[in-house]
Amino acid sequence: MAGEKKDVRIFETDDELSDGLAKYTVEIFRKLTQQKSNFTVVLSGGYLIQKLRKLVEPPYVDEIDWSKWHVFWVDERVVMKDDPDSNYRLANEGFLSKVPIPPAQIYAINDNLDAEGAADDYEAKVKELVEHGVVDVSPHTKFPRFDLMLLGIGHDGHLASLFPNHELLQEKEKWVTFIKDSPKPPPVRITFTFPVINASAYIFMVVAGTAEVDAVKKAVEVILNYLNFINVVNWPKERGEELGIGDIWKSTKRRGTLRNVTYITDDIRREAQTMSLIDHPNVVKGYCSFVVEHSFG
Ligand SMILES: O=C1O[C@H](COP(=O)(O)O)[C@@H](O)[C@H](O)[C@H]1O
Repeated sequence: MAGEKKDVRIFETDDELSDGLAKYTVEIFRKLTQQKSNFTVVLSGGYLIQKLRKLVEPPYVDEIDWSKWHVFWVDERVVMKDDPDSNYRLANEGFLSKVPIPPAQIYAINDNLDAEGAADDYEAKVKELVEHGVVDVSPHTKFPRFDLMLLGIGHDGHLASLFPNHELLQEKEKWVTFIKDSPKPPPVRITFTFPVINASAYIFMVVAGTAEVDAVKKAVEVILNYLNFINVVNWPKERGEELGIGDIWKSTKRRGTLRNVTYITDDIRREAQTMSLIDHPNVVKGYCSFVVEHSFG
């Protein structure tokens, strides 16, 4: 799938974003389960879960065979599963409890372990699932290749629990690691590493919310590195200008391609440090970004 088109989809409203996310999830599910019986999905925490609300409603909920889903977390806070900070709890309340995924196919972290133990335990669990053929492996990198990652992004541009300038960004060997000094509370977490994220078959990066303006800029920088084509739906020029990407609007309107466009400012480029680590030969085979237009203000 390397070299496939990377898309940006921009939605005017939160409902349209949620609808689009549901639609594309169904599309990827259908496509991948034509050849295999398992569908491995990785969730982030945060606002992403709320954006999945349309997927658990008709018509989308009935278009998926949920018995094929195997669910993982891209990162988790080292807290008990019923803690308000738990990403498992968030996903369970907002998404998983509403669909018939077999409980044995929902892989939460072991909340009886400390950070290092929980990271090792989660990596061992994924390795076991690779051995049993539940999770695929990237033939190029030998890292696990999950079918679909559904990810949000933090205000500072962090993905999973991989924070800008943190040493964990350099991790090249481990599948799962831990952090005890997360700049965003709670401080103790486990997280998939970038090589694992990059090995995924598809990643939907959902970007939404007023406080995510900086993160949107960072995402745009990455998208510009990868996109062959940008699909702009009713993108108001003023909003592009607010974000400092007005020329993208003009150029995409005019030519429908980013190939010859020069627009991005150096400061946005510098801000993109975390996201640009996705720049890797094995990267992100499918890339969608969803932006709620009215939230930019
Ligand atoms: O701490 C986390 O933050 C990011 C972004 O979430 P949000 O709270 O800013 O909406 C999330 O993707 C990650 O899974 C989570 O642990």
